[in-house]
Order: sequence, then C-alpha cells, then structure tokens
Amino acid sequence: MKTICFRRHISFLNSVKMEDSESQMLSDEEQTPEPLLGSLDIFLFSLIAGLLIYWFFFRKKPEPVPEMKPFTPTSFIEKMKKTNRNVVVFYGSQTGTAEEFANRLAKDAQRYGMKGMPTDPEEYDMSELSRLKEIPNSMAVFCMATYGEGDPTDNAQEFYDWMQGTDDDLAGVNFAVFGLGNKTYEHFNATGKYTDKRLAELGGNRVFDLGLGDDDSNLEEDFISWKEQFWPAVCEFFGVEATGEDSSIRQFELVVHNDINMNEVYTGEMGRLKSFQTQKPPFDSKNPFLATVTGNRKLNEGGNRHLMHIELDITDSKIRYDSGDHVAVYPTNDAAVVNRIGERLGVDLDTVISLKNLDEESNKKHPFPCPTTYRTALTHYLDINNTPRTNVLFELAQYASDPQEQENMRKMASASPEGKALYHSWVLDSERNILAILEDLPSLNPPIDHLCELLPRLQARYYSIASSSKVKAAKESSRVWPPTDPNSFLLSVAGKEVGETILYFGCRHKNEDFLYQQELEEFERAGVLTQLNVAFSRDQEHKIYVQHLLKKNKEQLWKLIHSNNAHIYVCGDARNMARDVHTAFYEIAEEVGGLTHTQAVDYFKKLMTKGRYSQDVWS
Ligand SMILES: Cc1cc2nc3c(=O)[nH]c(=O)nc-3n(C[C@H](O)[C@H](O)[C@H](O)COP(=O)(O)O)c2cc1C
Repeated sequence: MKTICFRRHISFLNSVKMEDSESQMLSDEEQTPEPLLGSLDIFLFSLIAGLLIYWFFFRKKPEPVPEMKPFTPTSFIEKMKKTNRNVVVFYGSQTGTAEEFANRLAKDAQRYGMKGMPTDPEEYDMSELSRLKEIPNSMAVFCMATYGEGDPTDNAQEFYDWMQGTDDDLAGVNFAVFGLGNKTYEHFNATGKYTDKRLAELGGNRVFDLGLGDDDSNLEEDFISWKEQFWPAVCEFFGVEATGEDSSIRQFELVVHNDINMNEVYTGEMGRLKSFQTQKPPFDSKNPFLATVTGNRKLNEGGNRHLMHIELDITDSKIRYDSGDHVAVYPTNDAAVVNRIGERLGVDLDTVISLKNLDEESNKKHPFPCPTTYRTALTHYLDINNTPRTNVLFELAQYASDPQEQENMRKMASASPEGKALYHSWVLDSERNILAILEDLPSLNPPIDHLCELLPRLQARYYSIASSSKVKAAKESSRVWPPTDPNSFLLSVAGKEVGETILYFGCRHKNEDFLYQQELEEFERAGVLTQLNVAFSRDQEHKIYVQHLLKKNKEQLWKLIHSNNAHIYVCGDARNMARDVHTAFYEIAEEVGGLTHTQAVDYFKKLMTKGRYSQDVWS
C-alpha cells in the first residue's frame, strides 16, 4: 500500500500486494538532478511464476493492428427468435465470474420451461433491447461486474455508453440485474446499480430486485441466495411452474477422436493452433506472446508471502505499454494434481476429445479449445485449484452412489442455512479443490468429460506493469513524459525537470518486506526522492502506519497540497489503508487548513475530479 504524491512528474511503478496499512507518497516540485533511471526500467508485479508467460493488455492495443476485420454486431433478437429462446442473459465480465453466473442462469431457465441464452453484450447490437418485447414472455437478465473507479468491464463498455446516451423506450421489456462487486471498493457494485436504475428509468419492467454480490465476503452465496428468490418471482410473473428441479442438463457432448492428426490437436493454445510455435503479432488474450523471463528475484526477505520482481523480454513483440497497463500471465496447473485426477477417475488423460455444444446455434462451440486431450484441458484450460462453486457440486451429486454423500452435495448447493454452513466449512474453510473432493467422497465417480464441462476456465492473472515504454522513450529523448494515466501509481521519474517528490512507504517489518529498499534509499541519496518516509507497522509494540506519518508531517503536506498544487497518489490495500489515508488527509485539512469536516470532504472530492488525488487500490 502506497500513497504517492507528486506534481507534473512521473515516477516508476508498482503493484505489489501487501496486507498492512502502509503507504507511500511521492511529490515533486523542485528541479532535481538527473535521476538514476537505469534501475527504474523494471517491471514490478507480484505474480505466480508459470512455465509459460504470455502478454496482453487491457487498455492499450498493441500497434500496429493489421488484419483486423471490421466487426458488425449481430442481432440477438433475431437469434433468439430463430432458436426459440425467451431469456437472454447478458454478462459484463473481466475474469469470468459474471460469465459463469450468466451461463448458470441461462441453464436454469430450462427448469422453468424457458429457454436461456448467455450473451456477451460486446457481440451484439444492444440498441435492439427495446425489441425484446417482440418475443412473448421474454426477459433480459444482466450479470454485471464493476471495475476500476466504478467502471463497467471492457466487454460491457459499449452497452454502458449506449445506456448513458439513449432515450429508447424500454416499456414492455422485462429485466433483472445481478451485480458483482466487492465492498472494499469505494464504488461498490456501481455498474450493476447503474444498469438496474437506468433500465428502469428507460421504462423497462423490473421483474426482480437488483442483487448485489460481494466478492469480499461470499459471492457464490450471494448469487445462490438471489437466484433462489429470483426464479420463484419469475415464475409468478410469467405464471409458470418449476419442472424437473433435480435434473442435470448437459450442454456439451463428448466426441472421442481415435484417429486424428496430432497437428490438429490443441496443446494449450488460447486461440490459433500452433500459435506458440509460430508467433505472429498482433498479440492479445487469444494470441499471447511467449515472453522470456529475463529477471526473477524475490523481493521480500521473510514472512509467508512470496513477492517477486520479474522482468520479461518483449523484444520483437511490437507490444507497447505504459505504466499502469496490465500484463496477463497464463498459469499452468501442477502436473502431479492433473495426474491424480486422472488416476482417481481411472481415465487415460491422453485421450483426444472434443466437447461439442449440443446447441448448434450457440456462438460457443466448445467450452475450451478442441480437439485436445484431457491432460491439456486439465493443465491449461480448466481451473482445478480453486474451491468449486455450488453448481459443480449440484451437478456432480448424481454420480455419488452413497446416498449420504449425494445428499450432502445437494445440500451444499442449496440456499438453506445448513447447506450454506456445510459448503462454508467443508469446501471453503477447508479449501477443498476438485481433487480433494473426489478423494474425500469415495463414492463419487463422475465421467471426466462432464467434470471438464463443469469446471470453470482457468483465468489469466493480471498484474499492473511497473515500467513504461513511454518513460523509456522519453528518457532517451531527454523529455519528461507526463503521466498519461494518473491511476497508474508510483510513476517514474523520467527526465530532468523533477520537482519535489515525497514517498511514504509502509510495510510490516523492515527486515522482511521493505521492498526495493536499496533502490528507494539510493533514490533519496541521489535526490530523485526529496524525502522517503517509511512506516514499519509491526516493528514496535505500537503499530505505526503511513497515515500516522502523514499526520506528523501535516503542515508540510498541507502546504504542498493547498499552495503548491501537489498531486496525491494512493496505491495499495483498499480495505484499510486507502480509507485510513483518506481520513488522515481530511484531518490535515481540518487541523491545518481550518476547514470543517464537510469542507474537507468537498475539498478532496474536488481534487479527485481534477485528477490530483488518484487511487490504485485493491483487496
Ligand atoms: C482490479 C479490480 C478492481 C475492482 N473494482 C471494483 C469496484 O470499483 N467496485 C466493486 O464493487 N468491485 C470491484 N471489483 C470486484 C469485482 O467486480 C468482482 O471481483 C467481480 O466478481 C469480478 O467479476 P468478473 O470475474 O466477471 O470480472 C474489482 C476487482 C478487481 C480485481
């Protein structure tokens, strides 16, 4: 957790996750000598080192972008009519959870005699929403995650923009919204809330109340509790009844390829076959760049955390990035765990298979790239390490021959208090992954293809990039590159005109997790940092956090902020640090600036609007 305070200038990056109330602050005002930049050209992020490391970026597309076909959104209304669907479930999802929930809701619809269609809003013309009423007994459900400063996900951005700008009449359009968020963020579930409010404002008919899932607590539980009430409300609204509650419906059918050319079999690629053998730009999430790890060192000295400094070689990739952009790391699962799943289920993991969507009209032909082997699927495409969600337990329960085991699995998938408690203790608290569940429920023998259909996709891990290629370019041409995105924190000191730069850095123990101690101290010596203030929260009896140091230097800080136009960057833990630092600034404004509390709140709100108080926080 860091607070950076700076003016007109850039520094280096950082996105190392810490858990204590710690922060850094950077400020610059005066001219300082030529900074030490060599060691600033680094990438810094905490990460799981995988065998394969690939790249892609959220915000900035690599350049140049050749061979891009213009994308024409298609009509989801026509598709629904053609395929006889009446429930469309849109998802705004970055890392797959909202998409998974949308799939589950679409599948659930069959239990109520309806036909669902999980849908990516980016692929369709959302301005057709008002036409939904052309389909009898129809409904649009939205599973919307929130990111950034209350922003929609990338795939929901266009839909969001459309909602903001449209005055379409949605009378007769039935809808419901489930938001996915995290309470530790300031703008809790902002996108879900906005979608729900806006669709109603436009005249849409809310079939059921907005659901607010909290990833800080138990998102799965929030979802099944909402769902448990949502479907009865839908039944009442449309006058339908639930049918075949317990039946499990397969979405994909198994095809075994006994005689296939192995050159046509996916071996872990995300999109194009053989994309790792013949790497071709542009690189993105479907066509990741295979980067060589050129630097890898542990940053913390002790404690049970493992914070790494990693450098990746992207020469020849044509990838451009800026500090604050993200790098995605595609992990691979442990071969030993994959083997144990194969042994436990008694299958040959090298069988070449495809899982084919039974719904031929679906855009999603396979749950992961096919044809492939079970081994590749379990190694590269499926999440076998996290605790399975309740729908996986529910669907697998049919394969438990012991009635008690079967009953417990179904119970855990229900929204009953005992069921929730059992899921909590037996799955979540005990951190049972799918292998542990199979090993601890001896009567459970699911076919591996059904298991592969049910497990969620293995997600790339995103890390903020610490360096900036623009900073490097600016340095080479002796220009000072201004921060293009104030949300990317700990920006780099890039050129000659560096003002006063104050850094507040907090961690638990000086000897354990004072990350980049050497570099930071060197920056202070060289004048890159005018001041380095550190708080080691647990090195003394009474905990000291960065906010205490801020308060200690309140006169200096108020002068910088109020008279010298300083910028404040807060980076790190969202749950405690960001809030405590914010409160410390209010107190400084009150105590030194003589503002009332309300005035102080307004004052910092204005600074935020002007981009002079930015946060990059996470939990
Ligand atoms: C970098 C980051 C930023 C986030 N920002 C917010 C936020 O501003 N408000 C919020 O309610 N939740 C926020 N979340 C929580 C996500 O919305 C939540 O984890 C959600 O389940 C993700 O859904 P997805 O997997 O479909 O992308 C954030 C999560 C991450 C990782």
